[in-house]
Amino acid sequence: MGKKRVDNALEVVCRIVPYNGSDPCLTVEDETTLVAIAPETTKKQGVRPESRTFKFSHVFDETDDQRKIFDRSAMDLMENILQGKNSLLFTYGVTGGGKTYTMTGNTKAVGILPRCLDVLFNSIKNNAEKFIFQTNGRNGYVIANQMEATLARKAAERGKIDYSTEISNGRQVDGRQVSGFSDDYTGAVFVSYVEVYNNYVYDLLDDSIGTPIARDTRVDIANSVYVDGVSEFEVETADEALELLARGDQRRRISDTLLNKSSSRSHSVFTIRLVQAPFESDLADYPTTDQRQLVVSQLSLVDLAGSERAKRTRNTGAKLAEAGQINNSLLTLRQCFEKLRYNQRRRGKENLQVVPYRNSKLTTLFKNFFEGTGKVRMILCMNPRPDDYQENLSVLEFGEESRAICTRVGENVIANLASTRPPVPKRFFLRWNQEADRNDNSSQMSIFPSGEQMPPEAGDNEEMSAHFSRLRNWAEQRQNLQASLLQNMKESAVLFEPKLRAALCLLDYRNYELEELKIQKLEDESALARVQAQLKQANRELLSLRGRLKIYEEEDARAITAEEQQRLKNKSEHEKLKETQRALRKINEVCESTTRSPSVAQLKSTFNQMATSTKQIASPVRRARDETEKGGAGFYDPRYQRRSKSAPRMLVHQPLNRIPTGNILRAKVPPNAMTTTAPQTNALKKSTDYVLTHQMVDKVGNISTSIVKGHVIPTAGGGSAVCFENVEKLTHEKLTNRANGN
Ligand SMILES: Nc1ncnc2c1ncn2[C@@H]1O[C@H](COP(=O)(O)OP(=O)(O)OP(=O)(O)O)[C@@H](O)[C@H]1O
Repeated sequence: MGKKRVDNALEVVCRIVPYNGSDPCLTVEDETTLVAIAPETTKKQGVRPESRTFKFSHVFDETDDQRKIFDRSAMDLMENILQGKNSLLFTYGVTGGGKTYTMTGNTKAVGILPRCLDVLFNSIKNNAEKFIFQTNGRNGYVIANQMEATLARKAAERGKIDYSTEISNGRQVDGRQVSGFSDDYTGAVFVSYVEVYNNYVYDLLDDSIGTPIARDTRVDIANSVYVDGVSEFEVETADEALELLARGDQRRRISDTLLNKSSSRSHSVFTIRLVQAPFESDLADYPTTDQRQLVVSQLSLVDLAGSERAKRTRNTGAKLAEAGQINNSLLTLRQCFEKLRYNQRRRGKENLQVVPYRNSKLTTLFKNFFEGTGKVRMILCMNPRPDDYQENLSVLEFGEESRAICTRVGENVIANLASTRPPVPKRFFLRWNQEADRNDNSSQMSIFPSGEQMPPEAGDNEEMSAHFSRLRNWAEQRQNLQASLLQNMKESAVLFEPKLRAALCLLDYRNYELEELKIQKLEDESALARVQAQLKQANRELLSLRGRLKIYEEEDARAITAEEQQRLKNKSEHEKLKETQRALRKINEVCESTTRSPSVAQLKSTFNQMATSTKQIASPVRRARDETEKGGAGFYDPRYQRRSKSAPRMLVHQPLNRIPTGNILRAKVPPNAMTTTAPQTNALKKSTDYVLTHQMVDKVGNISTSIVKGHVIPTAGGGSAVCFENVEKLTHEKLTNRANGN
């Protein structure tokens, strides 16, 4: 295990609780910016600026879910703990800002703490059996030998308590894992849970006594602060740890306040410790008993009580004192941060200030983190309620100032033993060894043939008997030699077997890796071939799309040109039509303005005048004005002139061949009036007034002209109706008729 130091800024992220009310005092501008907007009530006092911008490492908005919060705020801390580094993560904010929700959550939306446990257990590869690592009661751990561990396990089996709660039933489980756990290490997880209430530390997992008693804080041999006698439980699964959390929560001080139904009245600290040690040897599945090789890393998850003002909670008595203590400890935290920042600015100079960690138990517990034994992360939990504006501001200011703090982090770094050990994963080795043992037992065979024939006895013949006796001696000597050789070989085998096994295992592992690589290569090749085929197909489609696009573009260009030409043509035809209409109107006027029929000379002069005026007048508006000035049009009344298209319009409905009535009976028609011989629904919809000219000629030639006036009103069915208001009538009688009649 090595130790190195790095500079590390305290990271602050911010989360906002969903809010459905009006006038929210906080809005997320972007991923790093939050804007606090003074609510209407504050603005009236005119004491604060209307809005303030705060920058953080990340700002989550109301739609960001628990998983995203965990990924951004805690996932990297899980890698840290596996690599032997410490971390502290705490939630800070106003009461009801979602601190407990963010930290713990519920079964449907699990918070940071259960996710940390899930990911941790998913990532530990070699889980040590229980009681191999044991607490020493002084904030440290020891590695027990096999016998002690077995005895402790047996004792625990007998007094096993069932802590099962509903927490593990149906909860969302995070199935992800992170890298960082070394193959050569085995590890165990311990958890503890304490609360800081009224500036005392209580052990939430100590159920040996009825009412929790306050625990002291002490400093261990490595100058780390710890809670004396705190209960630490070794857990083998995330659910086991969560059951302990639920058990502790039952003891935690939570009460109903005006601002939150279940408001945390204490600061809670849930600590997860990972204790690791390397395996004793390549062949062992037990950790070394060399205590110096132990690596302990921890993640402390702190759910702070909410900062609140007594005026708003309307607390009294014990609750008021409780709130006072909460605020005091939070104030001390702020003071510590201020001093740390001051000292940081004066780094290397004299007159550094004392950081008042000891003024509260909360800061005493965190001292080590701020002085360099871990990464510190703060999640600001905000509530955009307008009433929380002042408290939110104070929390945000604190959060922003805290970002400037740099902690010098000392890390327990797990040594990378890969270079000195055969890189065979422990699991592979153990499996291989079991297999080898089985084969070894089944293939026990003797190297030398047994029951060798000894030479026979010689009988009477002396010479023969001497010869056989020599032969027997030789045979005996040979047997002795074989026995001693066998013994030597067995001894050598015992001596060399581990090395041989390690070498063979490594060889097999290399072969296994090679096979894996071959399979991987085949899969990669087929994936590559698939991707290449897809690429070819995509290229073909791209080419064909490009071709089609070109055709569409050309068609489009043609259509635009044709449209433009049509527009110009329409325009010129429209102009011509207008000219014709003007000419007709003039003729009409000329006809009506004279009692006698116009002479050809008169008509000629009128048309000449008309042609000259058409050339001079460019715009219709100007033409209308000039006509008015000259009094040419006669029926034009400037009081009703409207340039706006949305101005009221009159629909003038006249017969196709209207008999001139001269100046006697004529409707007052504004210039934007529409004239029609057969009114259409659309024309009626665009009009507010309606004038109908109706003419009849009787048998004797009397002409009666009626001008019927009315308002156009929209109908419920979406159409229009005319509401007639008055009728003006004119009758032209032939004098001869009257004379005859009379
Ligand atoms: N992001 C969120 N989405 C949905 N509900 C939320 C969210 N955050 C908080 N809540 C809900 O808001 C309420 C208050 O949240 P919570 O108890 O976590 O606040 P707190 O900051 O811990 O308050 P206190 O300081 O009083 O303990 C709870 O009912 C919680 O379920």
